[in-house]
Amino acid sequence: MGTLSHAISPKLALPRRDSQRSYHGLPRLNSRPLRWNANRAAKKIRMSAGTSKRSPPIDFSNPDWKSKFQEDFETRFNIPHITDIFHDAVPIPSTFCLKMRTPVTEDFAGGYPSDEEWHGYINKNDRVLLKVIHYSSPTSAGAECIDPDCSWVEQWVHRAGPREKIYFRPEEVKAAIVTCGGLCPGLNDVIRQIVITLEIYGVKKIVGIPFGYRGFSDKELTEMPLSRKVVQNVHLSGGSLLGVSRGGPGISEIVDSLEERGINMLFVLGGNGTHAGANAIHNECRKRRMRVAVVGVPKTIDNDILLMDKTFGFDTAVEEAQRAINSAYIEAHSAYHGVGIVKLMGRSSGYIAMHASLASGQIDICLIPEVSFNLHGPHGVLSHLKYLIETKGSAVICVAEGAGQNFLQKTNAKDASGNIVFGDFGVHIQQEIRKCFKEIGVPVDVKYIDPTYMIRACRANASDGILCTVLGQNAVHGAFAGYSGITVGICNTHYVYLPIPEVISYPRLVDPNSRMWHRCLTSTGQPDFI
Ligand SMILES: Nc1ncnc2c1ncn2[C@@H]1O[C@H](COP(=O)(O)OP(=O)(O)OP(=O)(O)O)[C@@H](O)[C@H]1O
Ligand SMILES: O=P(O)(O)OC[C@H]1O[C@](O)(CO)[C@@H](O)[C@@H]1O
Ligand SMILES: [Mg+2]
Repeated sequence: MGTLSHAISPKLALPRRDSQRSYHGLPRLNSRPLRWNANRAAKKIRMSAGTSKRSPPIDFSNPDWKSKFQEDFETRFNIPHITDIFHDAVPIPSTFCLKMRTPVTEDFAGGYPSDEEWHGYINKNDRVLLKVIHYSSPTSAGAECIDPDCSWVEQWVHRAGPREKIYFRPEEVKAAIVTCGGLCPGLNDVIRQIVITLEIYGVKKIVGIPFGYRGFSDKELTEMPLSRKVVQNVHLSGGSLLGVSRGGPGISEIVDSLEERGINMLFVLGGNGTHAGANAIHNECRKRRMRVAVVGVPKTIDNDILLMDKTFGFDTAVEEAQRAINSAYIEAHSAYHGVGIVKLMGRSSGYIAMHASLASGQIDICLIPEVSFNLHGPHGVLSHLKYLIETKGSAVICVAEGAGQNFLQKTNAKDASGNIVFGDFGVHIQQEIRKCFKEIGVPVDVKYIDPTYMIRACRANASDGILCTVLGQNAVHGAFAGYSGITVGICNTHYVYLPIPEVISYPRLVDPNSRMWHRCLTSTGQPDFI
């Protein structure tokens, strides 16, 4: 039996990060002005709404290209439904209604409760607009264009929420929740909402799978029965009630386990890797003609899932990072020629570092994996640092975990899930600063703060708490509506269902041409380090 990492389909393989790449087909900040070319256009099509092998190249000379693009888009963003396999599946009226605000304690012997007055359902044809800016030129900051004229092409995705008809009878449901990957603030909030919502539908058999996908194969680990009573206060602390892990069994072993346990609703909380696993589980269940709904809830402080405004836990991580940045600032500011360095998580995406720098207003230099830089030389980071020490007397640097890896020796070390383990660039830059200032005979007092796990082991803040609540509830609504192989998200402040492959075809990265990165540069005042 292969490991999960071996089970990845080529389509879902996450590409190597390449900080030189422009993720919208536009030049990097420091490159020459853009000139349109067909290759860029083709790349842009892929990048504007998630890469997919299913997207054929577009022939812009065809007057119908727009409608063809939209047709293709609709196919790609179609959300798999139980009736795709079980054509004769018959829905029943939803048991989620206003009369069901408390957990069901009795069987449905007398029939399903209904509420004629309840009109809070989402029509299955409701859609949310994925892109809301009409860029008039490909040179506009952050532009995501499809054709050379940046034509307006509407891209609609499925609106999330409770449906009037459901495809699972609550008394026949055994639901399981599993949390995989690293920790993230809000995991417990999502678990709690899933359990509470399942109970409102009338589900009685709800279990937690301990320690990620490993819990499906490790015979020492037993399912954790879940109920409103068990989860009532779990959101008050960080971590995961169920535990997390990386690595684990192969997909067929997991699906065997689902069959043995009689699980027909699986809620999977995790990042890119976990979602690749969830999609493979969904496909295997279909292959075996199992009536199972597999629904993901994207979890990552790195905010590296495509197409979403943000993922839960990100806000909290950024907020928690403020404490580290402020400490670094105080230390640097109070020392003679003080330099504070803060390293923040973000394996391939610099979102935490960028947002934490923006929020704090105390960062002079922000280094992220998506934007390459020199350390040495007249335009390098060290030269600017020297200028800051001369003019301000102190400086604070924020580095993302994945930044500057090209300066470090490659170890080829991988974690249990196959993710590359990075070297510590924070330590490296600290040493380089000391060395450089010693050479030029300028005293410098460097303090390095690495709050790593502190920013993700904490409890969710209020805004993440709300996001978790909505996502958890929508995950349950999606499963009952008969969808599988989907994940939940927030797009332009509205809640949506997306097919898993579209959100994980590559990790979402900070666009160096985006307004947000430009705002960060404006705020720090840092130059281009090239
Ligand atoms: N391509 C894949 N196909 C199937 N399963 C995978 C794949 N990649 C990772 N997994 C499994 O998903 C689980 C979590 O993966 P991983 O450790 O990469 O975390 P993640 O979900 O990406 O979250 P994080 O943001 O914390 O990294 C692991 O059990 C791993 O074996
Ligand atoms: O030490 P662990 O648990 O593998 O987690 C570290 C990783 O988790 C992440 O925060 C993703 O969740 C990455 O930024 C980081 O590299
Ligand atoms: Mg991952």
